[in-house]
Amino acid sequence: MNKVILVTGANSGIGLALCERLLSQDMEGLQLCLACRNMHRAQAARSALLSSHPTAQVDLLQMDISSVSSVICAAHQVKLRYSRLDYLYLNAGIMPNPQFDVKAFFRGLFSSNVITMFATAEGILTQKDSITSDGLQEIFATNLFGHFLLIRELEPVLCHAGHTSQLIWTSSSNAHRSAFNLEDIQHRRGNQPYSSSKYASDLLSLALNTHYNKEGLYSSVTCPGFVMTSLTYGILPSFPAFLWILLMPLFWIIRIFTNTFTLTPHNGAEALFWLFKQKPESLNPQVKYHSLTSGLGNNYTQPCKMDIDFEMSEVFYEKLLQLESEVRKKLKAKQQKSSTSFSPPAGSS
Ligand SMILES: NC(=O)C1=CN([C@@H]2O[C@H](COP(=O)(O)OP(=O)(O)OC[C@H]3O[C@@H](n4cnc5c(N)ncnc54)[C@H](OP(=O)(O)O)[C@@H]3O)[C@@H](O)[C@H]2O)C=CC1
Ligand SMILES: CC(C)=CCC[C@@H](C)[C@H]1CC[C@H]2C3=C(CC[C@]12C)[C@@]1(C)CCC(=O)[C@@H](C)[C@@H]1CC3
Repeated sequence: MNKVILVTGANSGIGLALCERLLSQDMEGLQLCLACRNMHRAQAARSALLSSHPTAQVDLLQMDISSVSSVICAAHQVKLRYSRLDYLYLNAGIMPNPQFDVKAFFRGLFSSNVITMFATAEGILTQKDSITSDGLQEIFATNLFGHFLLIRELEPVLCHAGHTSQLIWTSSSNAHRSAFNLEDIQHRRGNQPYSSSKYASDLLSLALNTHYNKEGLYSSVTCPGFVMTSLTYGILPSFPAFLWILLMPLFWIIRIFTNTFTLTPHNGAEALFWLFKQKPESLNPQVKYHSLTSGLGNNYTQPCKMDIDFEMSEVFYEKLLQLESEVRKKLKAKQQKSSTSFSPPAGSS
């Protein structure tokens, strides 16, 4: 039987590099499904994968993970196409309107915290969030809630008796407990919505293990390290991509001191790829799997205990279920309203 793997945000960066790595190791037995919001970019990614693996099975799925209706529609497609999903990579993510605190960065450079700053960007990055058409905070909707809804919708193909499936999140070492508030799970009020959304994914992964392991579904979180992708290029908007490339020698030097500077999407995908090869029952639900690259350029995966607890993950899970039922009700009302406004007036033939 082919292994069916769905990857969100598969048309670029870490998601695309992961697909490339998966196909390089086992092209025959895999059926890849690239879930992307932009079909032109998705086609380009598919062509790139097929040019190096001409006989690979690569399907495309249109899905905007930040939109409730798009996720439900895409999940419906998945259930029609596949009887089972073996791996679901929850990788799509955004960090829009980042504000880089240059002063804090230079202060950090000359402090004892410099390595932590390079590994987690703690204290030097904030973001400005916006609201989606569903009325959700965009970063929360994209990085977390859309994926939660997708998992809920795909339950029938993820939970099969006598069979295991894996959920693998692309979280971040920028996930800080201090940025997350159970009373404001969407982070409407703070200025670190990215960090909050990633901490939320760590909590959710733990709760999913609590609720779904008995049904054969396992969840793990990864951190790809600092990778040069369009997400990171956006951090210094006045800094064109080629200048980042010119900084590479400096980054290689920094890597000698912090192996979190994985830098390339291929290296960043290390832990995501490593998890693909593990038995899910052997994984620890309370650790994050970090992609690391040594000063000599060797990749490896290291588990690191997360700053999370069961109680908090359960409260968060309940809040997500509540939000889910609210957005479903809203969507139903919207659909009913649009169907009545399009129905022909009574008496017309
Ligand atoms: N780069 C880094 O240093 C780190 C990245 N990460 C995480 O890795 C993940 C991948 O990011 P990375 O590869 O770096 O960045 P990229 O910007 O290259 O990739 C992000 C992917 O997510 C997709 N995406 C964004 N919004 C949506 C949406 N609404 N619906 C569907 N797809 C969407 C993008 O599609 P499109 O092309 O259409 O925008 C793109 O394919 C993210 O979750 C990020 O938070 C974590 C730690 C470090
Ligand atoms: C210009 C020079 C000399 C250095 C670059 C400094 C920062 C731009 C860079 C240092 C640590 C980086 C980092 C991230 C973004 C870019 C940095 C702040 C992330 C926040 C990217 C997204 C993530 O999820 C984190 C894991 C990264 C942590 C490190």
